[in-house]
Amino acid sequence: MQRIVVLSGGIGGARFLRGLRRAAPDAGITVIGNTGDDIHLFGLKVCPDLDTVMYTLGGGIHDGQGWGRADETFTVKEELAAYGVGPEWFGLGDRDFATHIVRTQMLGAGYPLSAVTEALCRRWEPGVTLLPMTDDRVETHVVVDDGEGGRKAVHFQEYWVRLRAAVPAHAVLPVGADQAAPAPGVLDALATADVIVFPPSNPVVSIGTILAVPGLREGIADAGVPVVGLSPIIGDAPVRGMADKVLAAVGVPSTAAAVAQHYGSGLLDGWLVDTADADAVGAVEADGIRCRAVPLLMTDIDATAAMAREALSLAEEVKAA
Ligand SMILES: O=c1nc2n(C[C@H](O)[C@H](O)[C@H](O)CO)c3cc(O)ccc3cc-2c(=O)[nH]1
Repeated sequence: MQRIVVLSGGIGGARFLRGLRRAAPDAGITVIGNTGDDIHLFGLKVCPDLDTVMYTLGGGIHDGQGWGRADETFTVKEELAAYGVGPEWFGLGDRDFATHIVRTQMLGAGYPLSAVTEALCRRWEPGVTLLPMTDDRVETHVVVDDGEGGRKAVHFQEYWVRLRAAVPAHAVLPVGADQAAPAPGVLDALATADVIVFPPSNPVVSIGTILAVPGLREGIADAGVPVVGLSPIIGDAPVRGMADKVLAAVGVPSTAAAVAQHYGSGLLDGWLVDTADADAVGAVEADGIRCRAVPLLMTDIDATAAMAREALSLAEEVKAA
């Protein structure tokens, strides 16, 4: 059985995984999920990226939105607002609340996040092994102007959802990452992988945060297997989301080639760019990363499965080289 490990953020990673599962139905897929977006609200622990993967692969996602539950209602949120209890800018629905209640209850009982995630996945049967990158608390903060001539750090969700990434991000800080340990199963999955895939997730706040957990980069390098990625940037703009805003914060231009160079040939063996960026292939290959231009728009599951097949065949090429 082919063992595929995918480092995933939320929407982009989850949608890619749906295609990968279709493209490689017999493979064992392990997902290392970003937990830097996690936030504590109303006494509950919310894990947006883990939940987005779980709901997307488990058939419970709000498809149009890409996050949260289908057929959602917002009674609890409205009741909280009636008490003047916020934040109102973060849309937690009633069905979604149940997930956070179960999670928080289990964490309170002493289970680590990895065990809680496994328990939640027993309901959703995502068809992959979903592991948080770490059981430790890591919280991505973004440094923005404070409006009084200074700067302040805000939680990633405040930057992303409340501020809509519309203000300049001066720095992105994965707070706590330097003290975090990989969750159980993460290093084993990397060590026994046949291929490691970076889906078109955010290179800074999703994959970058996962790579900030000590031991992860080494685990990937030591695996000695092809590491292939798919560009989240098409034609100099993010496919969706606001990846360009946080790329600017780390000084990386918003181009498919620059993202590959940001990961670097020490980490990445192969890179897929969209056909619109075919002229980037030469620059990426000049940096020692095998590169192909293929359609990268995840318009539907067939198109996404085709992308996943291209990634796996690029990995084969890397291995044969
Ligand atoms: O744009 C939004 N994204 C929301 N997201 C998505 C999330 O903010 C980000 O897209 C990810 O963290 C980035 O991967 C949610 C995800 C959840 O799992 C639960 C609740 C939310 C709520 C919002 C929201 O109100 N607005």
